[in-house]
Amino acid sequence: METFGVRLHRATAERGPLCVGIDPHPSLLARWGLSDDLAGLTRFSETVVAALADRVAVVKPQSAFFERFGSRGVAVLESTIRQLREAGALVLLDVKRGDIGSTVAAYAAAYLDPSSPLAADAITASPYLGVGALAPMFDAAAAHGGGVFVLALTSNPEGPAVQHARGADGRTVAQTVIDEISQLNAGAQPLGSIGLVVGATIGDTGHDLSTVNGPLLAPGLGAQGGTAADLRTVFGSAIRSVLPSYSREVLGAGPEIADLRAATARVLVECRSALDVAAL
Ligand SMILES: O=c1ccn([C@@H]2O[C@H](COP(=O)(O)O)[C@@H](O)[C@H]2O)c(=O)[nH]1
Repeated sequence: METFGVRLHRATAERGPLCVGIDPHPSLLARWGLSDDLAGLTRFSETVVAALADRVAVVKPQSAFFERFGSRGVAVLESTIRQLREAGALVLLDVKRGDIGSTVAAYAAAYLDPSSPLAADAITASPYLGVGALAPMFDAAAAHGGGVFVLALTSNPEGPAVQHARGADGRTVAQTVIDEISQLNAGAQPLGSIGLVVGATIGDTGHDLSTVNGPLLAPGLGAQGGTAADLRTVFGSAIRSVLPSYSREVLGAGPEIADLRAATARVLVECRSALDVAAL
């Protein structure tokens, strides 16, 4: 079975290094002339799928915006994930789950076991009950060719108060996460299947990302103020592992399919330039 790292490497080589989020904010539904209800959610999601699923490497539905409509919203999420995967996009489900290990095993079954209706290619995970507590997710990812992106240095201004705090050995919480994930990916070719989330907004924090050997999801671009040019400052020598991620910057161009595609093409050009993919 191919690993997620292999599948991601091929997808970004073929379609470009880009992740686009599906975040059906109430304000975006209104801007698209859609109602803030299940019908609007369904139309919004189907439009993004039609516009982008056959051309973007990774699509990242934000689970919260589907969950707010209850079980019927989750059914739309299931359908959206299925449609995206059928069209060839890798689906990174942004759920940021984390708990004690026995409960993490249930999350892993829900999101990474192919027999689940919510099965995605990869998920986001929170390490604040300890990276080790996420082991059932890492095991499920290995068993099924899936991926896990663990929060390390998030894009929001509240993140550093927790993530820059130092433990008894002098390392920051974030560096501890980085180091533990680096061990999990050691030796993987062309890159491992356990990624990190590192915001494009954080500037140069002095953290060493060079050892991760896994994908580095970079949200915070566009609506949160991060620019493609900031990626070099944030990621330094790890720039080649970066997967830039945009939601509102692209979605705000809708609802016309041509406009969504044009916005996606524009940010992809900026990202290619920043990542210097042509030189690889
Ligand atoms: O550190 C993080 C981790 C996750 N996110 C998520 O990414 C998108 C960003 O949306 P934009 O519209 O591009 O700002 C959203 O789903 C967040 O929950 C993040 O922003 N930062």
